[in-house]
Amino acid sequence: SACSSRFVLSHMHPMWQEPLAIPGGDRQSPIDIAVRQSIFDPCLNPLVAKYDPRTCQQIWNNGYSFLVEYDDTTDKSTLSGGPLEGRYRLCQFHFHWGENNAWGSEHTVDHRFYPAELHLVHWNADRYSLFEEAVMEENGLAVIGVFLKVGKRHEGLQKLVDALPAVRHKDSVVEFMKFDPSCLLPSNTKDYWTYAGSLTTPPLTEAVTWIIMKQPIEVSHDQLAVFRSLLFTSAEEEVQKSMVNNFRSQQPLRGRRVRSSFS
Ligand SMILES: COc1ccc(C[C@H]2SC(=O)NC2=O)c(OC)c1
Ligand SMILES: [Zn+2]
Repeated sequence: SACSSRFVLSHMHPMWQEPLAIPGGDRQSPIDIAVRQSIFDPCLNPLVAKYDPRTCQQIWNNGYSFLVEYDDTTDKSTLSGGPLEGRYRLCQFHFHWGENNAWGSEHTVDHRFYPAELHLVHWNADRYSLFEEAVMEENGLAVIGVFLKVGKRHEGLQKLVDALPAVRHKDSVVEFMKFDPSCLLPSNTKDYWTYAGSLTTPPLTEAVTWIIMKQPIEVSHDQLAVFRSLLFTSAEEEVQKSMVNNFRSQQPLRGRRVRSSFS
């Protein structure tokens, strides 16, 4: 789908050396969520995620993470409600993780890392006709962040984990069908934090309404270990690099308020 074909990233991962010029730069992501500084907003609505598993298309290792891509040419898989105006189409989801269980998430809660973080990426199809447009516009994107913690095995995730060896190297793609990403949402989707931020990789555009779920999902140690078996490098490269620590450093809040949907 278009949403990831433009996911053009520098071929190495020097993106961890932050690019110098950042667009605007006063609403960058990720951030630390200081729980006691967040503001309860009773006007925040419940999230409405309606995903059709038949829109699932493929898994792709883009040299930065692995993306599960969805057909976003119709309104079959959408997110609305919460802090959002209108309907946002699901285009892909991906993860960020560490080399061990001590860190790996992009956002932190009271400075505490989780071992990994899921991002479900949606774009505002009411206002834009292409993902590429939405990426450049304020309120163009909505990303749901779900923290992963180590615990019991996640049965829904296992189907995805089993497919990862087929996309071990950068630029590998494998067909992946009928995956319902709702199974990766926590049982409680009523409690979330939301704030105005950005993409966490280049082009770092300040187009994202972030919706971070309070309740993490549990995955097993072994399932996370398979994430770490992926490679940043393509099959041709002589030096193989493990795909780990693919998270951006924390960014200044610059006076932004984080709202909570719960008191
Ligand atoms: C050119 O368009 C892009 C480029 C990069 C990403 C991925 C970033 S943004 C996020 O939340 N996590 C990430 O790794 C993207 O996703 C919407 C869209
Ligand atoms: Zn992400």
